[in-house]
Amino acid sequence: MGNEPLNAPDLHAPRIFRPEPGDPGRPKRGLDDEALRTQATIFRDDLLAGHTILISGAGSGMGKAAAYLAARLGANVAICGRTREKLDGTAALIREETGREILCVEANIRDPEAVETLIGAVHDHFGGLDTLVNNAGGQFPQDAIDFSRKGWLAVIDTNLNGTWWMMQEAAKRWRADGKPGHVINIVANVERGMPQAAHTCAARAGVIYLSKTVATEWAPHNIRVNCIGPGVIETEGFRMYPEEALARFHNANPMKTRGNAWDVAEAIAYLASPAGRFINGDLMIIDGGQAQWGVVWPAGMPEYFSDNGAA
Ligand SMILES: CCCCCCCCC/C=C/C(=O)SCCNC(=O)CCNC(=O)[C@H](O)C(C)(C)COP(=O)(O)OP(=O)(O)OC[C@H]1O[C@@H](n2cnc3c(N)ncnc32)[C@H](O)[C@@H]1OP(=O)(O)O
Ligand SMILES: NC(=O)C1=CN([C@@H]2O[C@H](COP(=O)(O)OP(=O)(O)OC[C@H]3O[C@@H](n4cnc5c(N)ncnc54)[C@H](OP(=O)(O)O)[C@@H]3O)[C@@H](O)[C@H]2O)C=CC1
Repeated sequence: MGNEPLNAPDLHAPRIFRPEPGDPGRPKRGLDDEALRTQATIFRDDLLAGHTILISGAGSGMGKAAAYLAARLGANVAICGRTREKLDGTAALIREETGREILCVEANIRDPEAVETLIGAVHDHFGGLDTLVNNAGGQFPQDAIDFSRKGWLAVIDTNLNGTWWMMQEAAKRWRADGKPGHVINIVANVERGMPQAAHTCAARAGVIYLSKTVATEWAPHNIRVNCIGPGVIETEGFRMYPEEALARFHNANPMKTRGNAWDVAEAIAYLASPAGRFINGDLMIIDGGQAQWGVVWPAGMPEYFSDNGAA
C-alpha cells in the first residue's frame, strides 16, 4: 500500500457552481410572504414600541423576517439593500400586515459614503436609532485555492468592511448624540472553519473579534455589540448552492434539520428588547448543534471525505 491520497484525481478537479441570474428553474426557498404572515411569536405586541431598528439586507431571507417581526412588535423599521424591488416587497408585506410604513434606502454597504448617508437618513426620519442589525452579506461556495482575487475581495468587502462601515458610523452618531445604542452582527458558525467558504470564515471571524473588542471600547458610550451565528437556515440565499449540496445541508447538525428565518428573527427581537440589556460582546449560535458535530460542503463534498470522518 502506498501513501497516495484516496481518490487523488478528485483533488485536481475545481468545483465551480454559478447560479443563473434570476434563479430560473430552481424552487424558491425559505419562508415566503404567506409563511411569514402566519408565523406565531412568543413576544407581546408592543415589545419594541418606540424602538428604532435598522436592518441591512432586509429585502430577503433573515433580514426580511426580522424587519417584519420588528414591525409587528411596534418598532420603527428602516431597511437597506442594493435592490429596490426587494426592499419594496418587504415594505409592502409590512404595510399589508401591520399598517406601518417603513423606511427603505437603496444602499451598498461596501460604500462608506452611502453608509454615512443611510445612517443620517434613519436619524432624520425617525429622530434616532436604537439597534443596528448588520445582516447584509453573502459568499459563494468554492475551494479556497481557486478563489479569484475579485471574488475574495467581494466577500471581504461586503462581510467585513461593509459591516464595519455600518457599525462605526452608527457608533459615531450615538457618541455625538450621547445616546445609547446596540449593534447585532449576523455572522456564521465559523468555530471549526468551513471548507469551501474560507473567504466568509475569514470575514466573519474578523467581525466576531471586532465585535468583542468594541463591545468593551464602546461600553463607556453605552453601546452594546453582539453577534448571532446562524447555522444552516433555509432562505432565498440557498440559490447560491448546488442541489447536491442543498440535499445534504441538514446533515450538518445532529437535529438533522434546517433552521428558518424566523428562528433568527426572534433572536434579534430578544436581543433588541429590554431582555438583552446585560448581553454584550456575545456570540449567539443558532445552528441546531452544528458547532459540535457536522460539516457542510457548500460546493459539494470531495470523494476523499465521503466517509465524513466518522470513526
Ligand atoms: C456562511 C456560510 C458559508 C457557506 C456555507 C454554506 C452553509 C449553508 C448556509 C448558507 C449560508 C448563506 O450565507 S446563504 C447565502 C447568503 N446570500 C448570499 O450569499 C447572496 C449574496 N451573495 C452575493 O451577493 C455574492 O455572493 C457576493 C460575492 C458576496 C457579492 O458579490 P458581487 O455583488 O460583487 O457579485 P458578483 O459581481 O456576482 O461577484 C464578484 C466576483 O465574485 C466571484 N464569484 C461570484 N460568484 C461566484 C461563484 N459562484 N463561483 C466562483 N466565483 C464567484 C467572481 O470573481 C466575481 O467576479 P466575476 O468573475 O467578474 O463575475
Ligand atoms: N442562510 C444561512 O444559512 C446563513 C446565512 N448567513 C448570513 O446571514 C445573512 C442573511 O442571509 P440570508 O437571509 O440567508 O440570505 P439572503 O441572500 O436572502 O440575504 C442577504 C441580503 O443581503 C443583501 N446584500 C448583499 N450584499 C449587499 C451589499 N453589499 N449591500 C447591501 N445589501 C447587500 C442582499 O440584497 P441585495 O443583493 O439586493 O443587495 C440580500 O437581501 C447573510 O450575511 C448570510 O451570509 C450566515 C450563516 C448561514
